[in-house]
Amino acid sequence: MGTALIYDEEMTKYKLLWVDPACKIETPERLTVSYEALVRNALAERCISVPVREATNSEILLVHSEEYLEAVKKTPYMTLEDLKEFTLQYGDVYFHPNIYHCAKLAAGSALQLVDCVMTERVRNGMALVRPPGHHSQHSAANGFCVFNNVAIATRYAKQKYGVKRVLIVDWDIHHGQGVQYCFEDDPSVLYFSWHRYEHQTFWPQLRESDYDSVGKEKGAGFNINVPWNQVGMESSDYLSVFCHVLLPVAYEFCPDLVLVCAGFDSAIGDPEGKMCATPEIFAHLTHLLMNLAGGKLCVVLEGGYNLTSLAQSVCQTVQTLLGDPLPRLANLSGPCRSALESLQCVRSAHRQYWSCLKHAASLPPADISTKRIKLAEEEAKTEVGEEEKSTEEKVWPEPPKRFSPPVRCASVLPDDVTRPDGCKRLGADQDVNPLTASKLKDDDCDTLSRVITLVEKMEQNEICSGLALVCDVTVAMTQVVQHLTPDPVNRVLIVCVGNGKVPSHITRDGKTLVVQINSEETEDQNSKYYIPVFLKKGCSDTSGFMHAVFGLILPLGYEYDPNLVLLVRMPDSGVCDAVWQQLTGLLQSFAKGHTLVLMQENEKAFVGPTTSVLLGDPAPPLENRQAPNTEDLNVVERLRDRLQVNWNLLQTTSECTG
Ligand SMILES: NCCCNCCCCCC(O)(O)C(F)(F)F
Ligand SMILES: [Zn+2]
Repeated sequence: MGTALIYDEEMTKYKLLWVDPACKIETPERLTVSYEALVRNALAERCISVPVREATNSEILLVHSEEYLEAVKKTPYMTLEDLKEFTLQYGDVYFHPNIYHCAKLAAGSALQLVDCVMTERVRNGMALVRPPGHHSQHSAANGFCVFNNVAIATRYAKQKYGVKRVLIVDWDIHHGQGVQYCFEDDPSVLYFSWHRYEHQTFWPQLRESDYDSVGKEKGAGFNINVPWNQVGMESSDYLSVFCHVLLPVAYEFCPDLVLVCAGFDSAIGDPEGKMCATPEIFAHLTHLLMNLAGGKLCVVLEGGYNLTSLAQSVCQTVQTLLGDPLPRLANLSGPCRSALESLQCVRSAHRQYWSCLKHAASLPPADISTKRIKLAEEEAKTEVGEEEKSTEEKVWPEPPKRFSPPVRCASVLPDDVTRPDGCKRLGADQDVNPLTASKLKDDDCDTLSRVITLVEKMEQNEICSGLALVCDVTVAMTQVVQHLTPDPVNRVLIVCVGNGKVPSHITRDGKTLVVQINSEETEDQNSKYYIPVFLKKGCSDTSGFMHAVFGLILPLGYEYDPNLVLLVRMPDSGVCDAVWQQLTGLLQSFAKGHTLVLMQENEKAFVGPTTSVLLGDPAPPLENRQAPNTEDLNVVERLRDRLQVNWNLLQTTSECTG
């Protein structure tokens, strides 16, 4: 199934007709540069073009009041003076004779996207729209927004398709208060937003945008606000929040549909956000959401005002929706202190609602609140100065080209195992280069030499990922590590699922990081590069396993930044199919998707499910909703406490930073 792209140049046909410094950044060019970049990068042609349509009255009334709709309906016939007058009743927004038409198209585009995802005409998709939506409210336009596109799409999906649980991820740098007001008492809609806040001194300066707005009544716990109290946040800060807040909760929530309020003013160079995360980050944020809801993902444009980073970020997002390998994120530095404070506050505020957070640290020391008040006073004083300070032009490298290797997935299988379609069999000897064959001394040497050849072709980017059935995974793992070209930049992340002895020499050179999830306590080889994760109930405990994936494996993987990932399924691991597929999918975040899966010969039943994920299909949703086993949560938390000295992305509290 493909990726939908919804865009129509009609939505460029409105603009600001008078002087208003607050609104001048919201221009038609935002849409044209985004679409033209998709065309220029040959991404638009790979998408399924879905036409826009106008949202109907009844669809708009799913969220907005009749009075408001009737008022907006009059704007096409207003004079310039009337439009200015009409605008005055709302904040930071402008009207235009054609904006009502465009607002109906923007909302209708989101509905078209929901339709083609829910009817499985496409797997996922993106709608390039303006005006944006996440600030508009029941009876008010606000912050460039007229109708709340994503809120309408959410209500529409529930009404028309009986969707039970919707996750809304708002990565725009402004708080989508309109969405929060819409669903704050609704436990069927989980709204997650991060936003520049600076202790309530940044627009829209709402008290209810802080981390302690967790939702109301039955909706308590289903509203997650992550306030950024400083500018300059980077990719590390964003990934920390995804790994330690959003993903664990999202997987526990188990949504049937995921909608993204995709604002790109959270990218580097944006005059509003003043953050420092490069456009590649959106490739990863998108990918990390793609294994939820069976891949049903609808991305709807919100903000984004630096035309260069906006266009690059839109391309990064669409290219990931299309299934292309992700770019590596270079030298992640770990979250800054302010981000850790926000992270700790959010986790503690939601500890009582989500079993994955029940071990979260308590609220940070009291001085945080007094500091907040002092800071807010200072900020208020410098507010004027802030505006005058010249915004130094940010520069960043163009995101690298993400081309797909000619072979997406290759396999080394015993002759009697059928090769899954789409997966190329690595031929017998003709493919093997004689040099490696001779070096191998092992009864399984034919298979092993083909595995080595497979790895060599991955290193040469001829093959993206691979899967091999071998007679002994430990031997195969050791051979692969030994045969990697001794290139100093070669770093291998090895994820071992299940019990079994991992040869200790394998981790000595520091060029190999091993994380082993098992159910037996191994002697505590406390080397930085061998991390045993002991789960009492072993790999069969879905919640504990996924807790280790989000809390340990993903942060470690991002910080380690390997150029190859070995996913090893130890004999009798007991890991269930769906969890195995989720892990396979998530590990493609690293090494540009160069994942080699090693399994024992007798596990041929897992060849199909594993290959489908390596080929880019979404992993099926995890049905589990039971709380994780307490001891296992403790284990992961204790392990994280111990390791975070060496691995910054494991941090979740601000105490530990010096
Ligand atoms: N210095 C100019 C102050 C502008 N203050 C209003 C900001 C509105 C942000 C709108 C948005 O980006 O959140 C949306 F996604 F809705 F478009
Ligand atoms: Zn925004």
